[in-house]
Amino acid sequence: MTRAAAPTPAVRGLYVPLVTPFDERGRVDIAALEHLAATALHDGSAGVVALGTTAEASSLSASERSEVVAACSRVCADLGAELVVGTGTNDTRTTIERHERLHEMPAVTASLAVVPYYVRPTQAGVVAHFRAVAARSPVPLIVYNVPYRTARGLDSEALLELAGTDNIAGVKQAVDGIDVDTLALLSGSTPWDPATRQGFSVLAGDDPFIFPSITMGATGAIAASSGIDTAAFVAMVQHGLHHHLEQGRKYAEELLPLTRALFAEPNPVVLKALLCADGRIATADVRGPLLRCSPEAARLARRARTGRMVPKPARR
Ligand SMILES: O=C(O)C1=N[C@H](C(=O)O)C[C@H](O)C1
Repeated sequence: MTRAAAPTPAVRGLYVPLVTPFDERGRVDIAALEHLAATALHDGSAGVVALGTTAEASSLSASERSEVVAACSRVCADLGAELVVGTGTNDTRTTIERHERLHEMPAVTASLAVVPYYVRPTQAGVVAHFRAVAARSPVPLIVYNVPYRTARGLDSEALLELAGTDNIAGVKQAVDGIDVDTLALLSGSTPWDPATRQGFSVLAGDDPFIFPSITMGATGAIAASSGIDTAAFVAMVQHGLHHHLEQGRKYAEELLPLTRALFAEPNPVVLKALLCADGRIATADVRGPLLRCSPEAARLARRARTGRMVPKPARR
């Protein structure tokens, strides 16, 4: 498969990474997944992410992964929305194979490809990895830079090199804050230009830093917390993109306790507990080595959520 000739799309707005719901027998609950995807899109997100870390992708079998992507493809095709699929793993050959298979799923608009973990390659090795994948992928890549999960990160120089690579649309920047590399990246990355249909999008990948990242030039976010109260996260992102600082800041401040509570235990265990309490998924079950959410973390998350003062935005 040679790379697509299609122009790189703008990656802009809020993308909701979906959990993978399990039923009482531990099987993937496809109906619940479709419902989660549809709700996230009706609530104003630009798209959804299947098979992210939030989806426990590393604990799904190959056939479960395909079922999940197929279900999300159906919903996104129906609603004309973007679908980003987590495809990354820690070896280049398998990552290329996974990307090539996306060809069978026309609703997929981009991949989310993590920096190879465990192997500890050099920065040059990581750049070469993404270039090799981008050259063979039928869809543009969003690089997932998350050093606290992968033990290897990309500095701004390496990311700007990737920004100039064909078929790389952006980066999900999750460096546990806004560091100087992120600021250098934001100031050096090419803004989206509708005339040339080119650009490189920096997406906030750390939930507490969505709004400050957008005010510094990020074009959106991929944030697990937005699986709860999606419309409020959409409002925050849209206010940021339209430079409505005061309104956006209100959402940012009021969503922060919820976001923090959702990450009190490894994602997505608290998120699943809230979704289950809302009746949106049948069980809060997660697969090992994750453990179900503790009652205390679930209680604190419910409390953080009800403390919100900003009115809920109307659903579109
Ligand atoms: O699945 C994702 O995409 C995300 N995963 C991160 C994580 O689990 O570390 C968090 C982020 O909000 C989105």
